[in-house]
This record gives sequence, C-alpha cells and structure tokens, in this order.
Amino acid sequence: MRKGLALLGATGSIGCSTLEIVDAHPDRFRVCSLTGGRNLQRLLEQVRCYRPSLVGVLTARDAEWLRAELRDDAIEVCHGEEGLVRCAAVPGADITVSAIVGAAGLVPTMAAIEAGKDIALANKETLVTAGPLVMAAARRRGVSILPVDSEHSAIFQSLQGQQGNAVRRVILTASGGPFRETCLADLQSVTLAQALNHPNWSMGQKITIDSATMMNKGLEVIEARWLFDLEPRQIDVHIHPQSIIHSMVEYRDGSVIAQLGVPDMKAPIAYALSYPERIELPLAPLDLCRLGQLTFSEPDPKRFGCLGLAYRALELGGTAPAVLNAANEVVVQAFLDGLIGFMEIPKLIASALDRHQVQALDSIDDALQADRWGREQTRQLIEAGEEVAR
Ligand SMILES: NC(=O)C1=CN([C@@H]2O[C@H](COP(=O)(O)OP(=O)(O)OC[C@H]3O[C@@H](n4cnc5c(N)ncnc54)[C@H](OP(=O)(O)O)[C@@H]3O)[C@@H](O)[C@H]2O)C=CC1
Ligand SMILES: CC(=O)[C@@H](O)[C@H](O)COP(=O)(O)O
Ligand SMILES: [Mn+2]
Repeated sequence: MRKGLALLGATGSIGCSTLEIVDAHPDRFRVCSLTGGRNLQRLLEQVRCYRPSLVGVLTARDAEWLRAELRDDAIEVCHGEEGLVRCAAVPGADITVSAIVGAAGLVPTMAAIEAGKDIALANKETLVTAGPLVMAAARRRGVSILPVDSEHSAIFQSLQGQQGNAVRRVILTASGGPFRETCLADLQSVTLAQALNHPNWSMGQKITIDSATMMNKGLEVIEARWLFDLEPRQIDVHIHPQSIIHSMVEYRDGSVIAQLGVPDMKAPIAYALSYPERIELPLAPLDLCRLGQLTFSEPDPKRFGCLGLAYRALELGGTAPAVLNAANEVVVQAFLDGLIGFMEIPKLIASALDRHQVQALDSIDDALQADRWGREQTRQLIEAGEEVAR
C-alpha cells in the first residue's frame, strides 16, 4: 500500500525536496493534497504532475485562477486557513508534511493531528509557538511527530534503541551561517545578499536569515525541548562549520552517538516519511577522507544574541516563546524588506520580550493571541525606531 501524503508548503524548499522523494519512490508514496502560497505557477505544475484530490491556496481569487487553469473536476481547490486545515486533514492521507514557513503552520498542523495523521514536521515555529500543546495533542490522538529538521532528525536517529532515562544531553550542531567569522563591528553593516548566502544549505529566505542570526538554532533549542522532552540545560549548541554531523546525543555513560551525512534535506525528509524503514536516495556519498577534518567551537553570545534570547524565552515559559517567534518573523520580514539593519534583529526581539507579560499557555487560542500581540508590538517598535531615525 502506498503511503498517502498531505503536503503543506509544497512550493517551498522542503516541499519541493519532498516531491523529489515521491518522484524517486512512486511505488511507496502518493500525494493526496498540496498547498502553496504566492508561487501559483509552481503549484499549478505540481498539481498537474501529482494530481492530488485537494489543493489549498491563499485567496479565493487564487483558487479561481487555479480552477480555470486546471479545468479538472476531479481536483478540488480550496483557500484560506480553512483550506489549509482541510488539506492538512485530507481523507486518505497517512502522514501530513508540515512545511509551511512560520506560525501560519500551527493551526493546520494541529488539524492534522486532530484528524489522526502522523506529522513529518519541518515547521519548527509550530513547536516554538505552542510546543507543549502540540505534543499533548499528538499523545492524546496517538500520532507520531517525526522530525524533518536535520538536527532533530539526527537526534531522533541517535535515540533509536534507547532504553529508559539514559540521555544526559543533546548537542545541536550549527553551521554558524555566513557570518560565523564576521566581527561585531562589521556585523552592523552586512547586506541582505550576504545574509542570504548560507554556506552549506539551500533553503527558504526566512530560515536562511534565521541561520545568519543564529535564531534558527534558538528556535531549534525550543523545538528539541518539546520533541524530546528535555530540560533546557540538557540542550547545548556547538558550531560545526562543515554541517556533516547533524547533531548528537550524549548518554549517561559518556557515550556520544551522532548522525552524519552530506547536507541535503532529502535525507531527513525521507527518514520521516519512511520511518522506521530506510529508503534508497540519490545523494552524493559522504567522503570523510576528502573533507579531512570536522571542527567545533562555542557560539559567541555577543555576536549571536538571538540564541540567548531563545533560551531566555524558554526559561520564561508560557507565552514567551510564541512572542519570541512572532517578533522574529516580523523583524526578519523587515530586514528582507530593507527596513532595518541586521543587528537590529536581536535588539527588537529583546524589546518585544521585555514588554511581554508572560501568560500561561493553556490553549491554542492563548498561543495565537500571544503570536498576534508579539507581531503588533514588534511592528510598533519598528515604526517607533523609524521615527527616531527620521
Ligand atoms: N529549507 C530547509 O532546508 C529547512 C526548513 N525548515 C523549516 O521548514 C519550514 C519551511 O521552510 P522552507 O521550505 O525553507 O520555506 P520556503 O519559504 O521555501 O517555503 C515555505 C512554503 O510555505 C508557503 N507559505 C508561506 N507563507 C504561507 C502562509 N502564510 N500560508 C500558507 N502557505 C504559506 C510557501 O508558499 P509560496 O512559496 O508559494 O509563497 C511555501 O510553499 C520552515 O518552518 C523552516 O524553518 C527546517 C529545516 C530545514
Ligand atoms: C537544514 C536545517 O536543518 C537547517 O535548520 C540548518 O540547520 C540551518 O543551518 P544552521 O546550522 O546554519 O542554522
Ligand atoms: Mn535545522
């Protein structure tokens, strides 16, 4: 029986890599639903190729356009958040690939969990915004949350066969991004093009900027806390510029188990889709002798303040991580739009967190409300900053 996939964020970097895996294994996987955002042309091509029964787009107008292009009554096109929710929970799908970027992924991912789908989770912002609620819902519905994020897949793989309470800590590896060796003074004037030039991974714009600030690693610390039920003090970060060791687990007896591979997201995506099996992938082999050395160092908290902010949000608990995430999404977009400089990113997020009165996180509505508050507050901070600058 082929596994049915609901694919949220099909037109993005993770979405396209997922479809490459489907192409390599048409005997194993079939596509039940696809969703896209602004890249309607790419979505149209994907729908023609994979013929899902349900497709989700952003607006009613986009849906009209897609229907007119497709002229196919066997393919239903829906739109908006309601459309995303329907695609996430589409009948016939066994697993939902959550690969929308940002907190916009939370509601559809929850809908998939409530519908009893296993989740291949790329969208880390879902766990940052509402980690305890998402994990509790998954437990209640008896569904698996299978990590796609390369570090978390590495930890998940390194935990296979573990018995009892044997983990001392996990070590997330970080490439250090394009500014790993840039001094504090020079970071003030780095350009968008430089920030988008990740040394090892080809990814969507938002996560690429997150890697440059190292907020990506901060979000991943929070993601690891919930995925693997770890205390924050059990999660360390090492800079590893080669991105060959994707992360490690240190056990109580001092043994460290790591997962290695060439930096290609098809590997963790395929593991999430085929778990517990491993399937053939057309990837370049890992040639350690040619690489020669793997190196490690500690992250510099002065240059990469976002990492410390994520630990702080985790410590504050409740709604603080949702506000951290929302503020980050707003400032990253402002940086992409040329409204703020690179080093304003951590400052603005810190200001938003400082202004937040942490509340308990008892429901998804609490998380969504904190998300809205964080966005609004950060927009105001950016506007206030502009007025000061004028
Ligand atoms: N790329 C990678 O290698 C990795 C990514 N991740 C995580 O996976 C997620 C996706 O990342 P990535 O693929 O790089 O991102 P991309 O920006 O490449 O793709 C994002 C996808 O989400 C869609 N989308 C964007 N905003 C919305 C919205 N508001 N509503 C509905 N759909 C939307 C986009 O549509 P469109 O493009 O058509 O506008 C696109 O299909 C992120 O959470 C990221 O942190 C984790 C590890 C690695
Ligand atoms: C591929 C992946 O999982 C990304 O999250 C990646 O880890 C980003 O690289 P950084 O280590 O630079 O954040
Ligand atoms: Mn990652």
